[in-house]
Amino acid sequence: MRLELRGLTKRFGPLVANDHIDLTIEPGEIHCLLGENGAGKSTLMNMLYGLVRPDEGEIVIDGNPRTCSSPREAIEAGIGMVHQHFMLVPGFTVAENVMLGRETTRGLGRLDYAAARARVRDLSERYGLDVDPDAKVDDLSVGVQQRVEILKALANETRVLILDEPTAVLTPHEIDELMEVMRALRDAGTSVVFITHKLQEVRAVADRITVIRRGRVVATVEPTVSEAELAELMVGRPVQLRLEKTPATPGEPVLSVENLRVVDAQGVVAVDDVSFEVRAGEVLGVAGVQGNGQTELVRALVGLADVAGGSIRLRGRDLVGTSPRERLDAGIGHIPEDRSHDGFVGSFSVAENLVLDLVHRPPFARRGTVSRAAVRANAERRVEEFDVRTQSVDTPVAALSGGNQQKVVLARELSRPLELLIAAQPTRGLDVGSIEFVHRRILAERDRGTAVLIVSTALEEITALADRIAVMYRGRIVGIVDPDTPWDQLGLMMAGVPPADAAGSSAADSTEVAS
Ligand SMILES: Nc1ncnc2c1ncn2[C@@H]1O[C@H](COP(=O)(O)OP(=O)(O)OP(=O)(O)O)[C@@H](O)[C@H]1O
Repeated sequence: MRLELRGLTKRFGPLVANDHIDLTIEPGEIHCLLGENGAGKSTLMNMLYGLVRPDEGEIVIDGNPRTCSSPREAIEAGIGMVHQHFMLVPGFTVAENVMLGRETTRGLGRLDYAAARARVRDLSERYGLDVDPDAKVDDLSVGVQQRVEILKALANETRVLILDEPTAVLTPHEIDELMEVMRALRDAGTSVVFITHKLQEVRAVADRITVIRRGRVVATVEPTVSEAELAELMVGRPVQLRLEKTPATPGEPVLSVENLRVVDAQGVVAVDDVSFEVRAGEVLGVAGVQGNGQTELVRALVGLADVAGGSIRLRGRDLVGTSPRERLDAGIGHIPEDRSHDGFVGSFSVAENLVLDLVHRPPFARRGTVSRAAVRANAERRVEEFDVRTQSVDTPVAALSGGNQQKVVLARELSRPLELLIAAQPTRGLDVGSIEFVHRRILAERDRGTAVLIVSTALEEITALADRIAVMYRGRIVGIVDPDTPWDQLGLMMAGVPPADAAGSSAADSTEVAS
């Protein structure tokens, strides 16, 4: 199927989110869409998928104009989309989810369970998806759940599959597997539109790359262009992709965690006897595959989860039993993993979200009265400083692009004096220019003497920022190592191998390679 977008334009009030976009997706190609936060990628894909109506322009499928006014129509036209948030029904099997996902009568419409199983097996084998039709989706890892979403689309006879930042939630190994699936789809004639912020992925898998900046196509290029060139095309200025980091000068311990135990809502021990310290002026990075207790660790540290045992001390003061508000008052900043749940209130304006819990204290309130002027002045300053792309400081945060929502949270948390900064996946969904900026800010915070705890599943982020790296596996800390530890050793530790053994076996591996 050949898909042409001609002059597609979308305005939100005075903002032109897509400005006469021309783009052709050829049959059987992997076409990467690249652009900084708020460039207009999601808006463009939402128009293609029938979620947003274009103001101007047309969509042409195999020579015939066809603009879809609902996802159902898009699916009927052969267009499928996998969103960042999965839409699977928990408690159901893969085959049941695929049956439920049928959205046209052309696909699995009237088929029974046995036929759905057979179809899942067939598609799964054909594209190397390796999914068991009878598995319950709750038992599957994030990477496999994503493949179920792809299966749902394929069962609807998708000819153009849109993947919106699919790798943001995957481990390095799962990313490699997803790339193989994309190649298998392409080789079978399906086109893939792949949205990502990770330039090395783009170069590894794309047949062609289209870069969008501020709502316009700036270039369509081959994957032979360098990462630096792609970054510059995206943001319109050179970007320093690898930060130079000066050594830390750690001071007194700020955070001391001893024998911490956290039991999750299902009664499973999520954090198991964890002890570590973070000193003033250093960054401790917590690495690990998603789901090994990092989320619960952070929630316990900031007071959002109960502690089943052990202690959490901030400069000697025990925090166990104190509220999130008391911890905020004690100088703990928190950049949460799930920003839309814990980080901002979507219906509140940018200005309100830039103060939230801080609004009742100086400089925003005096003697119990909130100064709207102070809230506004703060917002104008932060939006400028963090380059938040928003129509105004009064815009609800829900109307911002994903990356710009994240910048609002970062701007709030990094703009007050902190003893301890706890940042979980701080740059997830951010473009290269913004990552460079946020990493600089975090290191500046460290150099100001703040103790920093970074939790990230992205090893490049951990090694860029951390002065020491703690690796978590199944709720425990496997070891705490130097940031120059080779990645293969860190990878082994992330699979539960203690540092001494990991060092031994990776040394043995490299000797083998050398000989
Ligand atoms: N419903 C809406 N109302 C108002 N403005 C919107 C709406 N949806 C998107 N926008 C604006 O349109 C612009 C493009 O947003 P879009 O989500 O398409 O960007 P993106 O390239 O996908 O960004 P990101 O990489 O951060 O996800 C942004 O400035 C955003 O604030």
